[in-house]
Amino acid sequence: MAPTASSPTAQGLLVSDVTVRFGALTAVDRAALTAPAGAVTGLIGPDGAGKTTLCDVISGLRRPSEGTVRLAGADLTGGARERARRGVARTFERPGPLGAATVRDAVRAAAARHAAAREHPGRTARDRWRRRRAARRDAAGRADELLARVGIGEYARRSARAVPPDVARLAELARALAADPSVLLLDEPWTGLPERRRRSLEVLLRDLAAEGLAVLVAGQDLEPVLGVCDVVHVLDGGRVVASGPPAEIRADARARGVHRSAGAPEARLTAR
Ligand SMILES: Nc1ncnc2c1ncn2[C@@H]1O[C@H](COP(=O)(O)OP(=O)(O)OP(=O)(O)O)[C@@H](O)[C@H]1O
Repeated sequence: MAPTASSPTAQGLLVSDVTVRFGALTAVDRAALTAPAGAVTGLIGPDGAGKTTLCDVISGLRRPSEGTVRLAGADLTGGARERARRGVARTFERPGPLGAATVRDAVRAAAARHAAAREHPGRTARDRWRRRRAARRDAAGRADELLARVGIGEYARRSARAVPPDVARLAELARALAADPSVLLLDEPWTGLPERRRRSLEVLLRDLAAEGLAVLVAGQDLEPVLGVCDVVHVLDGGRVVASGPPAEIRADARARGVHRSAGAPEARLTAR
């Protein structure tokens, strides 16, 4: 059945026939998938399957050789900044430096940027100064709220350069959420997280979907992705070779083959 204008699929992300070539190598090969609003969608595949390249295309960091990306029925064009403005946020497989003195400052700066992009400028200089001051205060409160939400509130005052990698990863997620996105792309978000934080992240992703976000999670390991997603797409050699709910993907021979070729033990394909 075709999605109606207000259906979760129509409101979410639609990737159609995206191809990315690096010289002779086809890294992504006519990949097509949806990530509906209100759902957690998985993108799994072994090393080099094309997951990050596809995330780069969706977030505007890379132009595809062919294909389109649509959000809520409209073509997403332009670079990363334009797409961020349209509601696409992402985290990276290897988080970059937080680029601020403290963890709170890093998230606050992202929240302030978002508020400034949304705000209408004041008419007088005093008006503008007042608005900037209020925006700074709001952004600080928002930063604390988000740091608590991703589970690292106690690191707010710590130096952004001295936090452990798992905290830096979650701070990057808080920064992405500061933009109030409608689509959240997460590339290998579980890497380096201790068990307790992994479980909290799963709950958070489910909560974000329940609030209406389209969440797309890319990862090599089947289990965390299958455990949290409503629908999973399996990428191999740049192609989507299987799509379906976790139970189907566990049973799907192609997905099992991809998993085996990634060198992971088949025993991890256990019932949910
Ligand atoms: N800038 C680039 N130039 C040339 N080849 C690239 C470039 N980026 C990625 N590739 C190649 O494209 C293919 C897909 O890479 P990609 O990083 O998207 O895979 P992945 O599924 O994210 O893998 P991993 O899980 O290891 O990150 C790989 O063969 C990779 O070597």
